[in-house]
Amino acid sequence: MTGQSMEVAVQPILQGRGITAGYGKRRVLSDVDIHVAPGEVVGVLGHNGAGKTTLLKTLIRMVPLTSGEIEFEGERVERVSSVKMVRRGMSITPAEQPIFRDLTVEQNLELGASGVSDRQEIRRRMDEVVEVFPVLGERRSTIAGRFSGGQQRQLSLGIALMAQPRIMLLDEPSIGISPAVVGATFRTIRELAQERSMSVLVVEQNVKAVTGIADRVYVLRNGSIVLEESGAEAQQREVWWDLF
Ligand SMILES: Nc1ncnc2c1ncn2[C@@H]1O[C@H](COP(=O)(O)OP(=O)(O)OP(=O)(O)O)[C@@H](O)[C@H]1O
Repeated sequence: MTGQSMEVAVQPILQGRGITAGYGKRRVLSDVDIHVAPGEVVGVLGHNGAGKTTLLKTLIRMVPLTSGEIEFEGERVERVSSVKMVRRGMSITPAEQPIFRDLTVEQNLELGASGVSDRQEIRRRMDEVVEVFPVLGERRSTIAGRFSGGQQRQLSLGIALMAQPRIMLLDEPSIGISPAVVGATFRTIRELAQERSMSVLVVEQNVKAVTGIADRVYVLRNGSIVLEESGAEAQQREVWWDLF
């Protein structure tokens, strides 16, 4: 890593040390150190194929580790299943729309809280989500497949929020949505993190969108972290291509 590793001021909610991982014999991540503090928004930037999605999937235990350690809320989780990681408070929103296209908006949101049996609690969470994304309330009976790309993206974030995660892992939330909606979506992500002390780890190629909201960013190149800096420093950086 070329940049100085920034000091970990508070106990991170999520920390990976020396993460080396991949698919079978194909190594994708090499010795990755990464941490996210409670309430922090952290961006991971990098080109196609840099290993961003693999990093998120490794952190939520969908991709096996070859070596390294992962701690979630102070506990080692290398051997914990992804289902249990979700129950413990981690959510992942993949780049491909993780919605049920044949179900209504409301039914999709309910599935986000599938571990909750109390109907009143589900209703309360839905009211909160609808406050954040009004279109989901206005069109709650719409079949999700009829939503536009940007609306589907809002729905996928809404589904993730229904589980009330303590950390959201977001895979390229800007993909397929118009620049104006990208801005609004990223501002919403920032507000949610602040209001709920929720952490966010967002991987993106859209440098501007991420540096606009992130407390800290990493750059991932060929499966290795090559830079870590504050969001403020990243915003000042004019040239990125030489880092990628
Ligand atoms: N299931 C898989 N099996 C084998 N190799 C894979 C698999 N998924 C991804 N890879 C490889 O791992 C590397 C990193 O892929 P990954 O999807 O993590 O990159 P990325 O940075 O998220 O890219 P993008 O921005 O294009 O989504 C690529 O070379 C890819 O071909």
